[in-house]
Amino acid sequence: MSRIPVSIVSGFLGSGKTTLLNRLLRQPGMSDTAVIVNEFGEIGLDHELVEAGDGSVVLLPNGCVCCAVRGSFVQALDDLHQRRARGAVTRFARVVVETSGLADPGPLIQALLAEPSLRARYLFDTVTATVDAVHGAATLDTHLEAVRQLAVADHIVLTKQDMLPEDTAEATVAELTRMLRQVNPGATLGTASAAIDALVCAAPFDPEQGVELGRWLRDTAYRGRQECRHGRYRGRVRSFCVVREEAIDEGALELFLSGLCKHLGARLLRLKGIVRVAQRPDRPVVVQGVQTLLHEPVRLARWPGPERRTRLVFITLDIEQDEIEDMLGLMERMQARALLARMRAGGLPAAAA
Ligand SMILES: Nc1nc2c(ncn2[C@@H]2O[C@H](COP(=O)(O)OP(=O)(O)OP(=O)(O)O)[C@@H](O)[C@H]2O)c(=O)[nH]1
Repeated sequence: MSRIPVSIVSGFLGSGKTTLLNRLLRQPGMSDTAVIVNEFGEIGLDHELVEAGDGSVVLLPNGCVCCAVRGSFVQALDDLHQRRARGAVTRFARVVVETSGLADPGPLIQALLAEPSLRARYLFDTVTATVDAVHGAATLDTHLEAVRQLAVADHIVLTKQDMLPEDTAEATVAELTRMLRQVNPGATLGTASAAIDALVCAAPFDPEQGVELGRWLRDTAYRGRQECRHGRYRGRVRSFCVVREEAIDEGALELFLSGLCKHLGARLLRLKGIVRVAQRPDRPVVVQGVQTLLHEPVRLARWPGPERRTRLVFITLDIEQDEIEDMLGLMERMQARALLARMRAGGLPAAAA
């Protein structure tokens, strides 16, 4: 059975998530959608605001997903799948999760990438983040949650543009766009209609199959170092792409990825990439991660396009590109030394080193 795509709609408090979700669910192609609403606080309202339409939308009552409790999210998706299998709910073909405005979507993404029960049944698809054109800049200036939401987004929707004063609207949108691009250069940025089209029409992102890898990675948008130049996160949030012509030793890659988790942790806002591995240069490895968790690297059957270089895109907090490059270089040297030592001790044929 093919895996069911799960998309996340995130965005700061009042930025228009529920409005977007309702519009999304009204599209003809979305009638087979299950919805999970992550409510903040004891008494949730959002699930009542999401329109159930013709009844084909499944709502999990009472805020059964809590951003702080990854376990309950896993449980909710597991239960939903079982109910689907029993025929207790409509046979949905996709899931959309609306996070609370104060939630960091990172733990939900981690669960989708790493929990074995979810990985078997669901496919982590896209994150859409709503940003309010009126308050977005001020929110990003002051709230790390908003920065984290933005960093993991594949699509950014600029809401409430109609509420901007006519004479300054264009300049405000241009300034906000610059700011958003400094944090996340790879995400598509547009109106609700564009994001809805992308969600309804596009095939799910499946880096494990190498499907549409360019659309998923968008590494060209990361060329040239970029950093946030506004507010509290000025000079602290950076995005960049590490490119390597030479293949990377598999052992060094493993050391590098575990080093990233261990040393960078929550400062690693987002990592995606494709790696040319020395041991199998014809079969690249896809890596991705959010904060402390990196998805187990997945080896593709072949390169998805003509470009055969390693490309790793990063969005980081308080980490410079040079630190990452140094760490990778160090792991490569360590691995080379270890291989050499084993070779000298007679443990490896010379060709392996
Ligand atoms: N004028 C205008 N109002 C909007 C737009 N998007 C959302 N709103 C309004 O903004 C308010 C908040 O929108 P919601 O969709 O509830 O926002 P939310 O992000 O789900 O809010 P929380 O769940 O409380 O974080 C509602 O009154 C919406 O009608 C927009 O593009 N233009």
